[in-house]
Order: sequence, then C-alpha cells, then structure tokens
Amino acid sequence: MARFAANLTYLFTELPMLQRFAAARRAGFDGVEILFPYDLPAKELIAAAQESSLRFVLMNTPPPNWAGGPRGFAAEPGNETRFRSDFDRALRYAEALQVAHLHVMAGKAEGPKARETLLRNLEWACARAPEMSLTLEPMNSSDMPGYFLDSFDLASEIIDEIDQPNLGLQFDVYQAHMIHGDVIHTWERHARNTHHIQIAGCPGRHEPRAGEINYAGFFRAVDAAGFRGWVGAEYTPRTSTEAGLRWLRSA
Ligand SMILES: O=C(O)C(=O)[C@H](O)CO
Ligand SMILES: [Mg+2]
Repeated sequence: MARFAANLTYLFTELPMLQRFAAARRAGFDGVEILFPYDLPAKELIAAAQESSLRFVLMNTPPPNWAGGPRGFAAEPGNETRFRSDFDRALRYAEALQVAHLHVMAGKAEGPKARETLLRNLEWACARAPEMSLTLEPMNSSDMPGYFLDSFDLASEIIDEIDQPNLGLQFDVYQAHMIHGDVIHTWERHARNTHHIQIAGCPGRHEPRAGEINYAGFFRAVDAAGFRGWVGAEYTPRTSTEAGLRWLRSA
C-alpha cells in the first residue's frame, strides 16, 4: 500500500506555508512535498515537519531565478557550470530536510545537444549525490511548452542510459494522461524505473478519482507492480482543500 504526501505548494494554500504541515497531518497525510522551498529557512521547515511527524518527500532543483522563471535547466547547453552550483545548493537543502527525492528539472531545450547536456549533467549529479534519489518528470506540452522531457519513453531511455540506482522516474499520473492518454499502459511500461508517483484528476488538474483517469485501476496496477514508495497529491482543489479530501479517506 502506497503512502500519501500532500504537495504543500498546491494544497492547504488557505494557510501560510508553515501552518500547512499541521493541516496535512490532521487530514491524514504522512509526508509533504514543496516544489521550491528555497525562500524559507530550512530550519523552520524542519521544525514544522518534525512537529507534525511528517516526512519531507520531494522538492525540485531551483528554477534559473530562485523566485520563478522556467523550470530548471539541466538540459540547456552552455549552462553546465550554473547547473552544478545550483545543484549543490539544492542538495544541501535536500540533505538538511532529509527529503526522499530531489526532482532534477530539465528546462526548455531541444535536439541532440540538449540530450547530451542532460546526460552529462545527470551523470555528474548521480555521482555527486549517491545517497539521494534523483527523479526526472516528463511534462506535457500544454502546461509546459518547450520542456525538454516531454515523454515518459524519453525519460526512461535517459534513466536506462545512465543506469544508476539513484536516478528514477517521477510518474505523475496527470502528466502521463496528458501526454500518452493510456495511464495504465504507460505505468506498465515504466513502473520498473519509478521512484515516486504524483496524482491529480483530469481535466483541470483537480482532485484525483474524478474525471477521465481510472484511479481505481491505476492503484491496482501499482499494487500489482509491488510499488512501495510515496504518492504525492499535486492538484489544485476545486474549492477548499478540506472539502476535496474524500479520495484520501477512501484510499
Ligand atoms: O508540474 C508538475 O507536475 C511537477 O511535478 C513539477 O515539479 C512542477 O514544477
Ligand atoms: Mg508533477
């Protein structure tokens, strides 16, 4: 049975960030994700997670500008030096928070040079952080036009090519549905590489278990594959966070 983490960038946004931890625990989550925690002192985040007995499950490597901008740049030729110094900063943060996974964002790029750049940067990062699970997440081109990792097949190909135990797939079910349509088939092809799962409904990226995605079937396939990792709830609540949590109570 999977364990659930609340993505605090999306959920409980009715509250200031540090109060979202206790709300997540009260709602029944065992872990949390934050996309870009860099503006908050790690000490305060650690204290908030400890007070609520929550595990830090996931954070992302920084965007080019700490406060925002395009998502990552691991595949951008010419930015290798910056990638390394930013990765080190993200790693220090991730180690302090004891996160389970650090999502390495590829950024906007295309072509063979970008693929080569991503491979070299990831080889370096895997060797630099042998104890940290690093993840790659394909993004759909409607939400993230031009993002280099735009298919699960490409992400798995890169993971296979690097072939290091600390590099795996971040299987976002919403992204899989938007990109490939057939979520269960996509899961069956890529379960072997998956380190982390995220969920949301489609269309609209709201609560899971409503809409086009067959979540009951997906979770049966996840159990059949023997996945024992975390599942992050990364969606925009239709109304309030609390009002949309029925799916968690019946999971
Ligand atoms: O958009 C998503 O699905 C993600 O998980 C990214 O980390 C957003 O930055
Ligand atoms: Mg995601």
